Amino acid sequence: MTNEIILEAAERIRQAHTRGRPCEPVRDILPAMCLQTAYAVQRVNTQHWVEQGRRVVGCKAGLTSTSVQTQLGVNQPDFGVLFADMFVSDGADVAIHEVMQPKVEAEVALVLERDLDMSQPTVADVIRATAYLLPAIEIVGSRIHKWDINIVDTIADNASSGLYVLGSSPKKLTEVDLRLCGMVMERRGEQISVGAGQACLGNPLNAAVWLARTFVEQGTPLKAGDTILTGALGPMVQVAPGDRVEARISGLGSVRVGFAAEAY
Ligand SMILES: C[C@H](O)CC(=O)C(=O)O
Repeated sequence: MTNEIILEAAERIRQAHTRGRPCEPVRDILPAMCLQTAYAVQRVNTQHWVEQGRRVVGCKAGLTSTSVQTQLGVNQPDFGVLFADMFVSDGADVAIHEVMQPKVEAEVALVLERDLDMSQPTVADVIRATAYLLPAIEIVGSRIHKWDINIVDTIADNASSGLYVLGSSPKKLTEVDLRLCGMVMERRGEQISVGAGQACLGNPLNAAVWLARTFVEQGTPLKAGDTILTGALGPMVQVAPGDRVEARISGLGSVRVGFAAEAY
């Protein structure tokens, strides 16, 4: 029975994605507040997309800051996977319809040069494995109608992932204090989100350690070359056609993206 429900929830989300039309929440058919089942739904769809030829290139943490947790009425972090086709170049325009109900958030991205396959990776392991850092804008979206989500819905929906933009000027961990770095995000030149590294579980490195441990525990350790999005440093903000968004993170530089009405 549970397996059938998992498959049904996975199919509902997949169809919403494929048809470009949001669906009803899946929490109605899944066991209440059962994160394990929600991740099982996520895994079914990850496997489906991999079989369809999509390539997993890393992972994202979500809900790591209290500002986003408050916006969505949840109280714990979650994670999803990143596919190569979700990557957007710095400064590019994306068609607004590529992500359902899009919102932007500014984050720190880590790119690994070593596998994190030891048991219980520590912050020392994460630091040693990190090749460089980049500023990032994550364009989150929900395949659930009107973002009517709880933690089960967003986990099942691959942590409400959409696309992600990476800055193009890598920095070393030794050059930046990730706890103290400030973040400002602007839309059409107007400030829309402000935050700091500390807002992300005390330090984006803590989010990376949590992800590294979680992926080891589930038997799919993070690998050299993987990109890790560590989670928003400030509130997420809705975007509309014509918007241009720039996020600046002190020590890391800037990253930009535009939203066009038409498909590119
Ligand atoms: C709903 C999203 O998972 C939020 C997110 O990506 C973040 O908080 O970061």
